[in-house]
Amino acid sequence: MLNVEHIGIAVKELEKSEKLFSALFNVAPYKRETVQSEKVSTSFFQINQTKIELLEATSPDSVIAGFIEKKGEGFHHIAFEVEDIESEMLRLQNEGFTLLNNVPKIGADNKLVCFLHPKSTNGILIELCQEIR
Ligand SMILES: CC[C@@H](C(=O)O)C(=O)SCCNC(=O)CCNC(=O)[C@H](O)C(C)(C)COP(=O)(O)OP(=O)(O)OC[C@H]1O[C@@H](n2cnc3c(N)ncnc32)[C@H](O)[C@@H]1OP(=O)(O)O
Ligand SMILES: [Co+2]
Repeated sequence: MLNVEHIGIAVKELEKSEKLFSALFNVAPYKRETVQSEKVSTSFFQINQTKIELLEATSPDSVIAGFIEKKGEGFHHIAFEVEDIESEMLRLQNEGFTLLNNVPKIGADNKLVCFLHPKSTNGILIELCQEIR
C-alpha cells in the first residue's frame, strides 16, 4: 500500500457541506462527480497532500443513506492508493481480510476501487484505489 489517497465523509446535503468545508479549508472543491454504480454524488477538496471526498446519497438505498441513518453524518472511509489493485486484493484476501467486491469497480476521480469490510479491519471501512492508466 502507498499513501492515503482520500478520506471519505458522509454528508446529507452536498451543497451545504461544500460551503462548510470550503470555509474550513479556505479552498473551493476542485471537482464534483456522480458515481451511479455507488449511488453517490461526490465533491473533492485538495488540501496540500490531503484529499477529502464528500459523499451524498443519490438514492435512499445508497450505502451512504443507510450509514447516515444509523450513525449520522461524518467519517465514512479511508482510501489507500495502491500500485496494482488486483495483486493487493489477492494479498489482502490471503491475509484473511474480507473484500466487499471480488473484481475492481470504477470509482470516482479516475480510479479502480475495492472495499474491505469494516468487520475485518477493526471497524474502519478501507478503500483501495488504483489510478486508471
Ligand atoms: C465514489 C466512489 C468511491 C470512491 O471512488 O471513492 C467511494 O468512496 S463510494 C463510497 C460508498 N460505497 C461504499 O462504501 C461501498 C462499500 N461499502 C459497503 O458495501 C457497505 O457500506 C458495508 C460496509 C458492507 C455496510 O453495508 P451494510 O452491511 O448494508 O450496512 P450495515 O449498516 O448493516 O452495516 C453492517 C456493519 O458494518 C458497520 N458499518 C457500516 N458502514 C461502516 C463504515 N463506513 N465504517 C465502519 N463501520 C461501518 C455497521 O455499523 C454494522 O456494524 P454492526 O452494527 O456492529 O453490525
Ligand atoms: Co472513496
